[in-house]
Amino acid sequence: MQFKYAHDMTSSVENSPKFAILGAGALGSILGAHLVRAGHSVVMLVRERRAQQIREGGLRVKGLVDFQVEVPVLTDASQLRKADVLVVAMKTTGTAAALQPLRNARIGAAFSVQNGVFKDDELVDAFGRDRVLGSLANTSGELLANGDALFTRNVDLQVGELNGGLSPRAKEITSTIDAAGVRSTAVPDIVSLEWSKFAVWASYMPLSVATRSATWKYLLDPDIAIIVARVVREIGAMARAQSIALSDDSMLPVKSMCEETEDQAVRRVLQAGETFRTKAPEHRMSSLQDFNAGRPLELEDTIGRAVRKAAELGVAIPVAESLYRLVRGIEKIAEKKE
Ligand SMILES: NC(=O)C1=CN([C@@H]2O[C@H](COP(=O)(O)OP(=O)(O)OC[C@H]3O[C@@H](n4cnc5c(N)ncnc54)[C@H](OP(=O)(O)O)[C@@H]3O)[C@@H](O)[C@H]2O)C=CC1
Ligand SMILES: CC(C)(CO)C(=O)C(=O)O
Repeated sequence: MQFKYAHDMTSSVENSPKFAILGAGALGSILGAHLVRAGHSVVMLVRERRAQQIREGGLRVKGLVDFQVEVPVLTDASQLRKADVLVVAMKTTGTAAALQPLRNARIGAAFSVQNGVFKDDELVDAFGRDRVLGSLANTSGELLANGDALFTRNVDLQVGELNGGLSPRAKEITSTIDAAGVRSTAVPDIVSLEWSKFAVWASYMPLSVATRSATWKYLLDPDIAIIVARVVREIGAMARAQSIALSDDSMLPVKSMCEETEDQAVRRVLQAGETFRTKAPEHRMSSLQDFNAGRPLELEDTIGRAVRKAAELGVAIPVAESLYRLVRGIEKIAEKKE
């Protein structure tokens, strides 16, 4: 379906949307489409290939929902004059460079749904700490080759203040997103939740690539479950070294796993594996989707940075570091084959 008019923007109204979304991959498309459907002004900041797809077919979301909307795109981000909210939803690779042309735009508030804990620093560097919120997406999707965004899990997109506490702006942003159909909540402890999710990501991500399997399969394997438990506890130690509290309200009960014995922590991983097997048997980490599609992995900006940070903090993370090196090697070998 070809929409009636071209979407590249010149008018000042269209350059000043309520939501500007950087990256129209799985999560960016899911969010953008829902917000447009709910009547909000949205602009997708994209590169040319995706711009072409969106100009021709709009944003199409399938899976948990099935609808299509038209949305303006901007391929030159420096044309954005202002936006109430900037959502960063591109992969972590190249984010600092992608934020560069947005530095002069008037951004009310910015947050990133990217994985990892170092993404907030990049936003703070670009826009100043006051305008940055923390966030994490316990939301899953996959951008298919035909441009459709497959929406597979709608659990919670959390947003909160980096300094803690529940602010009116976090409540307003999340209630807008939630009312549009993507479950979202304002949380008072986003930094704790980001580190807790990162403790999980630092194990699930490399293991998804090493095993190339659906998430439940490696979580339910008793040997691999021990690796997951050890990584979670190592990243937990990093958080503790920075006086960051951990939370059980994550994809694994990270706080408890760091406090109890290793055997108990392993049992938690096996339980999570069982839940994935029954509730989401097809679930594959976004990292595995990337690897299978030959896209770069978000390894350096997430686990690579953690390895360097751990050295700075004097915290030993040998299992996480070994997985990081394994996946770095796997990625290099895969690149050489092509
Ligand atoms: N997918 C998921 O289920 C989840 C993902 N996340 C995290 O969310 C983030 C986004 O992931 P996901 O939605 O899967 O990503 P996708 O791989 O589906 O899409 C990323 C998009 O970003 C675009 N992009 C890359 N660089 C730029 C740039 N400079 N300017 C504009 N667009 C750019 C890519 O465009 P192009 O087509 O031009 O390459 C691509 O369309 C990641 O950090 C991921 O770890 C978190 C939770 C769940
Ligand atoms: C939350 C989860 C596990 C969703 O798939 C994710 O972060 C990812 O796949 O990268």
